[in-house]
Amino acid sequence: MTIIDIRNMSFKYKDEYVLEDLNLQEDQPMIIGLWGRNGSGKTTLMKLMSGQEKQNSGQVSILDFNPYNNVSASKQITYLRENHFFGKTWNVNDAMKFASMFNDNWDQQEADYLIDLFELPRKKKIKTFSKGMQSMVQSVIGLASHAPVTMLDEPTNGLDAYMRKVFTKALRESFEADPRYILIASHHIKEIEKICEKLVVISEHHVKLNEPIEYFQSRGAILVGKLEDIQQVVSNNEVIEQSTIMNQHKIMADIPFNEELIKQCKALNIKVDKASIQDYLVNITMSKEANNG
Ligand SMILES: Nc1ncnc2c1ncn2[C@@H]1O[C@H](COP(=O)(O)OP(=O)(O)OP(=O)(O)O)[C@@H](O)[C@H]1O
Repeated sequence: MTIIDIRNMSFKYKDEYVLEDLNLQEDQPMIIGLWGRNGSGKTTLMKLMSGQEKQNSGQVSILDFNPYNNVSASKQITYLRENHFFGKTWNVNDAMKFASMFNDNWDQQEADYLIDLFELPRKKKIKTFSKGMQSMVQSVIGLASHAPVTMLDEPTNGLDAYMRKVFTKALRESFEADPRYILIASHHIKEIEKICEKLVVISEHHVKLNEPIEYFQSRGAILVGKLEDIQQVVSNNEVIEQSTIMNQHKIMADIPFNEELIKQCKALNIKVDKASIQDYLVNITMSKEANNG
C-alpha cells in the first residue's frame, strides 16, 4: 500500500490555480516537513489530503482512499490546522472526548500524558486559552489520534522556546513508539530540521523538491571574491542570489557545499561558507528576476 499517492493533481479557488500538476508519493512511515513561502499552498495541500477539498483534476489517494467526503478515510487521517474549531464552551476534556470519537486509533493515555506535559488546564474553556495553548491542544489531538496519516499545520505557532522543545521531543517520542506518516507544515526550518527525515518544498504551484533533510544541510554555498574567479567555480544557472560591494562579488549558489568546493575556493582565494537552510530555501523559491534585480 502506498501511504500517499498524488498524481498530476491540480486545484483552483475560483479561477486561480493554487496547485498545478502536483505529484507526491510516499510509502514509508516518516516525519516529513512541508515548507513553502506564504501562500504557496501548504494548507490547501493538507486540506486536499484530508478530504476537505476536492481536486479539479488528477489523483489524490491517501492510504488507498480517495479522501474527499470519505468517512472511512477521515478516521485514518488527522489534519489539525491553525485556528481549529473548538466548541465555544469546550474545555480540554470535551475536546479530547470529541476527538476520540473520530479517530479509530485514539490513545487516551497519551492524550493525558501530553495534557500534563504541556501544562494545559483541563477545565478552563479553550476559547480563553492563549494562542500557544490552543496550538498545544491541537498537538495533543494530533499525536494522541495515532492516525496512520497525521498532518499538523504550523503546530508550534505561538509556543515559547521551552514549549517548542517540549513539543518536538514529544512528537519524536510518539513517532518512535508508533511510526506513522506525520507531515508538518512549518516556517521554522531550524526546528523541523531536527525532527524530520525529509523535506517537501512547495513552490510555483507544485512540489519543487522532496529530499532527505541531509540534502538541504549540504546544499547552498556563499562565495565572496572576484567575479572572474567565482565564475570558474560556479556556472550562471547555479547562481541564486548575487550582490557586489566595493569590487567584491558575493554569490549564493545552488551547489553542494563540500570538501572539493572548499579546496577549489581556497586555491582561487575565494571565501566560501555554507548558506543557511532558511536562506537557501528562500532563494530557490524566488524568481531569478526578484533575486538579481
Ligand atoms: N478559501 C479560499 N478562497 C480563495 N483563495 C484561497 C482560499 N484559501 C486559500 N486561498 C489562496 O490560496 C493560496 C494558497 O493558500 P494556502 O493557505 O494554502 O497557503 P500556505 O502555503 O498555507 O500559506 P501560509 O504559509 O501563509 O499559511 C493563497 O493565494 C490564498 O490566498
